[in-house]
Amino acid sequence: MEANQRIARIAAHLQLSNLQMEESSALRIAECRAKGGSPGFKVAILGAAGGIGQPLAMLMKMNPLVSVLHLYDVVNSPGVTADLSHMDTGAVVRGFLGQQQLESALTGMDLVIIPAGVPRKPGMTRDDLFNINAGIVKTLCEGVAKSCPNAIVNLISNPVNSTVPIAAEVFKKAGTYDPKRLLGVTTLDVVRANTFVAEVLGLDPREVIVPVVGGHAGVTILPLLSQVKPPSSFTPEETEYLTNRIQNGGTEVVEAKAGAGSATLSMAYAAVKFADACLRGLRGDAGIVECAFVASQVTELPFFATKVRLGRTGAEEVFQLGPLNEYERVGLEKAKKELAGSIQKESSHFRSVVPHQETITSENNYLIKEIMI
Ligand SMILES: NC(=O)c1ccc[n+]([C@@H]2O[C@H](COP(=O)([O-])OP(=O)(O)OC[C@H]3O[C@@H](n4cnc5c(N)ncnc54)[C@H](O)[C@@H]3O)[C@@H](O)[C@H]2O)c1
Ligand SMILES: O=C(O)C[C@H](O)C(=O)O
Repeated sequence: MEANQRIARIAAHLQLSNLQMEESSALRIAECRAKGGSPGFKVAILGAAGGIGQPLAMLMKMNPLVSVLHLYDVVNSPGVTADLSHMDTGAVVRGFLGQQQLESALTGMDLVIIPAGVPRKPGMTRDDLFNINAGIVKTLCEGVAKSCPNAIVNLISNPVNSTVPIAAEVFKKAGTYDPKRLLGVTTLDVVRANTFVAEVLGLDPREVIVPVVGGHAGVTILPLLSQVKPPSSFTPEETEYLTNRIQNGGTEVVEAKAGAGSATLSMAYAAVKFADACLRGLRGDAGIVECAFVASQVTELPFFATKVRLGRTGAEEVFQLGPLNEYERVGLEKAKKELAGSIQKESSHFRSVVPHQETITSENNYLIKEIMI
């Protein structure tokens, strides 16, 4: 093939304008990389032009485990793509705009990260985002089921406690559901917990690990301070302060941003930390353990966040809670009560938009559990 034809083909692939197509050595290099299949994983970000999406895309472009990075949004993804494509890192970046390009964005992906959806404003709960974000997540997951049914999905869009069950229902309806591959991202809770606990203990946050279990909203966020590493003890006042601050970390940022959205930069950092762990698991690294909101039998609820071991097929092992102290046992009961409501809410919504054949027989209101059986 003639050099100019090759360049035109690659430019079309990368969705560049005529101006950008001019005799560019970068394009030739991009072609070599794409052709040569540089080792690494193919990752798509859905909602890539947003407050989380942009810094997340930048950090994933810097991740050496990523060979191809697809950036999808309903606005501004060509601009973000052009910008990031100038970074001299290994991943080849391609942009996709609007629903007609969703299929191309997703085809062949190993990992799909979803931060698409509206964020909170002061005075709102995450549940207030449900009506808009449920529909967005449903559409995007239908795309995943169709175009990359074996991809690992990292779901960030709120309310995570409900969007993960929605995604599960979409995948079940499509016949592609594998609970190991659907992970609600709760890493920001762990990142905050590590930071706040390190402040109290006077340690470097990089030395501190705090398991955070339950879900991702208010009292469903349950830090297990009795299991902090390195082993540490806390006064009742410290426990109360830390638990409240970790549970309200999102609201702290929403209020500080005063109407301009919620956590984006710390979330992008947390999302990349989690995505990198998923990719290392996919690569076959041993002993990769992170907290995530997943299908679970740890409690009577069908979904719950705990430590999981990430491997070649996703969340290959879901760990038990471990020993809890009295304060944590009380917190767990509150978390479960609240979580059950979020899951039930999802179930009712899903039934209203996607008719199901199963009959609701639940006596205990955990409707989603019935659907999963
Ligand atoms: N899991 C967590 O810990 C966590 C942390 C922070 C924020 N969030 C949530 O992440 C979501 C995004 O937050 P943000 O600050 O980036 O919001 P944002 O408004 O800045 O960005 C959202 C992006 O999604 C895009 N989008 C909307 N509909 C879409 C669709 N159908 N397909 C593809 N893209 C679409 C928008 O165009 C926008 O670019 C919110 O729901 C927020 O609550 C979750
Ligand atoms: O608080 C929010 O609305 C965003 C996110 O869930 C967070 O924890 O920062």
